[in-house]
Amino acid sequence: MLRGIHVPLITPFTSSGEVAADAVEKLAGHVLDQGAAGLVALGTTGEVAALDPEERALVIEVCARVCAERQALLTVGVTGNDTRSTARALRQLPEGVGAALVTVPSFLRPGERGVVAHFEALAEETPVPLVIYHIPYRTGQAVGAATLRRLGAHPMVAGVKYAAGLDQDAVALLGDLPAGFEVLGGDDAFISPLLALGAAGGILASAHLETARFTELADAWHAGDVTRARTLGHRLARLSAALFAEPNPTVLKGVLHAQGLIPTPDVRLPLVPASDATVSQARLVAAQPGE
Ligand SMILES: O=C(O)C1=N[C@H](C(=O)O)C[C@H](O)C1
Repeated sequence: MLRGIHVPLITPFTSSGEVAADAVEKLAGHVLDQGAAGLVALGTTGEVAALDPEERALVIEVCARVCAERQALLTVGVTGNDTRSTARALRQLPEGVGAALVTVPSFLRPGERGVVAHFEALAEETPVPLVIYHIPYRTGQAVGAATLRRLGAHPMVAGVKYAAGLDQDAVALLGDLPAGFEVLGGDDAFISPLLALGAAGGILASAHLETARFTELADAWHAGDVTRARTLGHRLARLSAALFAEPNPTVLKGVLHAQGLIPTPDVRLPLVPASDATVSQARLVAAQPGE
């Protein structure tokens, strides 16, 4: 279910500041047609915290339609700091959603026992499979391989989006995965080594650009074509570094706007647009990938 590259869609805005639904539709269709296995709506990259409930519903509706047309998986980001409200949000997910990306509670730092209790409770209530979003540099909560393995044994926990770089826990986890539990890389610059270790794919903001190449990277590692995979991996890591030179998704939006794919590069506060110099540099790297 989770294999391949999933694109966490940005939320484009019109010049009057509304969600540009037609641009969401165009971009969603574009990345799926380039080979993405699925979309993630309402991720960090989609500026979920800055969208009101009606806007979130609109984004899901558009993405669900585009995914249904192409039989692709739609995963929706569900964030929440307490278990009750997160469970409620999961129960309210609309038709067409195939999985939920649920962040480890942030800021609160409930400890690993709390993280286990949180996800075990959600797994009992969720109508769709869960993907744990482990991103300690944003949540402040460590989650080790043993804990992820324990959670992964639950039939409603399909995988983890692993955004903790390439550390000892990633190596330990990928060396001994529970059946039916997959790792998706979520730290763009580390996708190639994670795939080499056995990750099923990735959820990568960078894959808005060069979608087909990111897909080729995953396919190459899965097929054991090490020479091709290594070369592509280094080249795409340079692209990711350029796109993450300022807070995500500001640079990405600048590049997509310059390419005519979205009406404005606008982001909502407290994000501020990326500098012209950073966007120009990312455009340069995107245009001259090298080998
Ligand atoms: O929204 C996401 O999903 C992603 N968010 C990460 C972040 O902004 O930290 C980056 C990753 O590519 C996908």
